[in-house]
Amino acid sequence: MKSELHYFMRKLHHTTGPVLYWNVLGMVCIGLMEGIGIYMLVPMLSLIGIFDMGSSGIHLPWLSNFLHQFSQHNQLMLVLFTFVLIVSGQAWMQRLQTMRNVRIQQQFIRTLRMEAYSAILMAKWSFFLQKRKSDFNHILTTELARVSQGTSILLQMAASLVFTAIQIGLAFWLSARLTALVLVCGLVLFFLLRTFVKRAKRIGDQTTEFSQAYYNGITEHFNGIKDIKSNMLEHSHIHWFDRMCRQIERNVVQFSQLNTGTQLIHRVSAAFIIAAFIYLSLRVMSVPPASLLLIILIFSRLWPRFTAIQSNLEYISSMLPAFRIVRELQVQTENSREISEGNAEEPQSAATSAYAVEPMDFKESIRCQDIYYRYEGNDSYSLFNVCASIPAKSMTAIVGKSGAGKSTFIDLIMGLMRPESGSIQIDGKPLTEERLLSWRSSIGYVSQDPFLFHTSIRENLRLVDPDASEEQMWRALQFSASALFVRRLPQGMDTIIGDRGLRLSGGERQRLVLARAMLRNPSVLVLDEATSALDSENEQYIHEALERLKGHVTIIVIAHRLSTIRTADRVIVLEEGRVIQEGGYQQLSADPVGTFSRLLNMQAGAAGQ
Ligand SMILES: Nc1ncnc2c1ncn2[C@@H]1O[C@H](COP(=O)(O)OP(=O)(O)OP(=O)(O)O)[C@@H](O)[C@H]1O
Repeated sequence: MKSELHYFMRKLHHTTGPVLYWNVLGMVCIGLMEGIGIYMLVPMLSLIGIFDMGSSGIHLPWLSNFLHQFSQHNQLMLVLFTFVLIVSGQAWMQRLQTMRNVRIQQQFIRTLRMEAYSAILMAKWSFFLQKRKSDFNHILTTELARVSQGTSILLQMAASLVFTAIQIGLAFWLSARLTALVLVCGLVLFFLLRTFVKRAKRIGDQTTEFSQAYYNGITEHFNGIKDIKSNMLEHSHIHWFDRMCRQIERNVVQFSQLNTGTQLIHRVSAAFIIAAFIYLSLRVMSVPPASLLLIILIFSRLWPRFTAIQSNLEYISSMLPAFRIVRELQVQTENSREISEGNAEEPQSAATSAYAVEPMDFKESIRCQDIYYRYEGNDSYSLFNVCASIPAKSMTAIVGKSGAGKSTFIDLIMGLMRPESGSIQIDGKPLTEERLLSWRSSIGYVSQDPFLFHTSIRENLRLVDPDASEEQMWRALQFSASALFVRRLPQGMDTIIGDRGLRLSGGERQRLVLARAMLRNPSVLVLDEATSALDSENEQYIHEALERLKGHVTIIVIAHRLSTIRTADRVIVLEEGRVIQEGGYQQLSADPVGTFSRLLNMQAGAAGQ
């Protein structure tokens, strides 16, 4: 745990540089001025004869001589003016200090956010397969905010420690014996209350656990809202939500109880200690009233500092789990980086350089040799001794029953995952890490459930090419057979689509994503055909679009409906992770005992029913 705190403090130092030291220096100055301003008022008043502090007063002959040049009235004015000047200066510096703290904190949180977000995006695909997306939301929002708050409290505590050290020093100067006594009392109380700091950490663990469950829960519920509504599951979810909110509420109240509890103990102890001091001073040791005043002064300045340090320790302790979870994510993403080059401290720089990569010039073929692939945690192979070849500028269809390994095969070809053994060769050269991004930037991918952002069609298209002209965009829309329906939309290409915008049909979404993919001018187009039956008109549109591309672009289609691949140059049939047939459409369909003919017959039968 402490190592995480140490890590984030080092990171803070790395992020802010020398400003951090200026900050500490500022704290020292403020602490000094605060000490001088308040502590010196009574002794200064005694110096000009307003009080008689006896042996406890200030003994600075040069200051006395200087002040005594003036009349009694002017002496008072001078002392008070100096006091106002020092306190105002201190208040002004305090403000500068607070502003510097805010800047440091914000700069730090921005760095952490950028690093976490880009490290997540730069992680390889297999990393995402093992993670829940809502965990990322949770870490990037709640946990990072807690880390930022924790660091800010750490800085405050550093300030508090500096103030306290200065005040202890000043108090020692005024009276070493009394200060030592106050310090001993503070240390004893701190020792007695140390279990509260540990309890704060346990409450913090629960805070992380509950907020994670809350995020995961609500994300899942809203993703599955249609199932919830249609199966009338609202009440059970409302019940879950209520239970979750109560747990979160109890957790916050528990921490508050703990924190206010230790503060209460501190305050009550302060009352007891000061009462005991006064009693002992007056009745047992007969201390003069001026010294008594000094005791109260020292105590009233030092004790609240001890209370604040105890409170800060509890807060930091409760935030340690957030430090841990953010650090864990950093380590995981560092270990799962897709490309190992680049500066480890700045994943965003790697992201920028990756973006600038040139697409690969693909001319001949993609060859897969003896590929084995197994998902993490699975004992059985999803792809087993796969050998296949995909010629350039042709149309290849991947077919097979559900779970046969089609998507796994495509993900390996796109370089999203690496085979456990075997190799993928592009134009005769292995697909190595160095060629990976260049290869992927030459691919256009249209998924089964195409994703469009909640923004205008124009913005969605420009995502892949920010400089695309109107003409280029309309050409891509025309090509994907979307131009007609886009023209009919209320605001044409400016119509907002996606989550809260206009809902498009599955087929329209897929055609728009096809247009977006084509704007990149890909050498390879990968289309994961939607499993849900699109209307035959849409199927025809997509089919025509692909026909137009044939001979210019390498097309790989995961085909669920075999009627769409009649014109495919090559068909690869997968079954239980193995390639069991490979050849031209006509050739495979002519083989009466082959799996492909069986699949064809099954679909023809289903269509006829
Ligand atoms: N993320 C994963 N983790 C573990 N196993 C997986 C994962 N994804 C797929 N599998 C397994 O790998 C095998 C092949 O799955 P894959 O998704 O490639 O099949 P598919 O032919 O594309 O199926 P479908 O047509 O239904 O999409 C299946 O047995 C599946 O259970």
